[in-house]
Amino acid sequence: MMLGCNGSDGKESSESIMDAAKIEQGVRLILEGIGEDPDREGLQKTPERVAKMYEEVFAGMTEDPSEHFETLFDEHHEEMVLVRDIPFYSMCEHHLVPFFGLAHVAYIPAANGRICGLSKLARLVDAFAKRPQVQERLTSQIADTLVEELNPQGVIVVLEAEHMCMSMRGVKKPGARTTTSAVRGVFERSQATRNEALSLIFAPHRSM
Ligand SMILES: Nc1nc2c(ncn2[C@@H]2O[C@H](COP(=O)(O)OP(=O)(O)OP(=O)(O)O)[C@@H](O)[C@H]2O)c(=O)[nH]1
Ligand SMILES: [Zn+2]
Repeated sequence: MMLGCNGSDGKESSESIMDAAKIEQGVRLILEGIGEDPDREGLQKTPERVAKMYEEVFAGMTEDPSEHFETLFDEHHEEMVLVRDIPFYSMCEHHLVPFFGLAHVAYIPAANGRICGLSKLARLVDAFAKRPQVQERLTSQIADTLVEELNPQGVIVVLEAEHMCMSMRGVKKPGARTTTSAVRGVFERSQATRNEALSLIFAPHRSM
């Protein structure tokens, strides 16, 4: 059975390439591989549950991120727009365990350009996060898509994340955080503009 692909808000999106039967077979094999009995009562539905979970956590596999930029607004605002502290969950492509944290996305619209809905910046983060990923690629993909879709004067994306593959296994360093950034356009050329964005991104959190 091919899984339908729902966005996180339940909206139907493009046709899925996911094959639930394959995922279920794989999970059954893993359970057998670790010495479990996949037919014992508690595990009988586990392959099916995991297939459904993958449909959700890998929903970005079937999502075209550009679809979030179909509606743009003619607002001549040539100053920085920043949405910070966007929570995200992704999956490390090396170990298939989560990495998660906060994304901060800022851009300066083009002169006489257009702006996007603020929620679309968070939807863009999710579209790329919900795939097997490395944090560096996730960061660049968000920045490059904004450049393509808005042709802005500049984009800066900063991601801070904890990787479960570094926390619960392997080197076992819970709490270690990885910060990645991608800067494009004026944020790359102008240290002052970049510093302005970074000071807003890393300003101490306060209630509004
Ligand atoms: N650059 C980068 N590395 C990542 C990311 N997520 C996980 N890794 C790393 O991927 C590497 C995989 O290294 P390998 O030596 O092939 O695998 P491993 O033996 O499981 O490595 P350890 O995690 O050190 O036990 C590890 O160093 C992980 O920390 C990521 O988003 N970006
Ligand atoms: Zn990993």
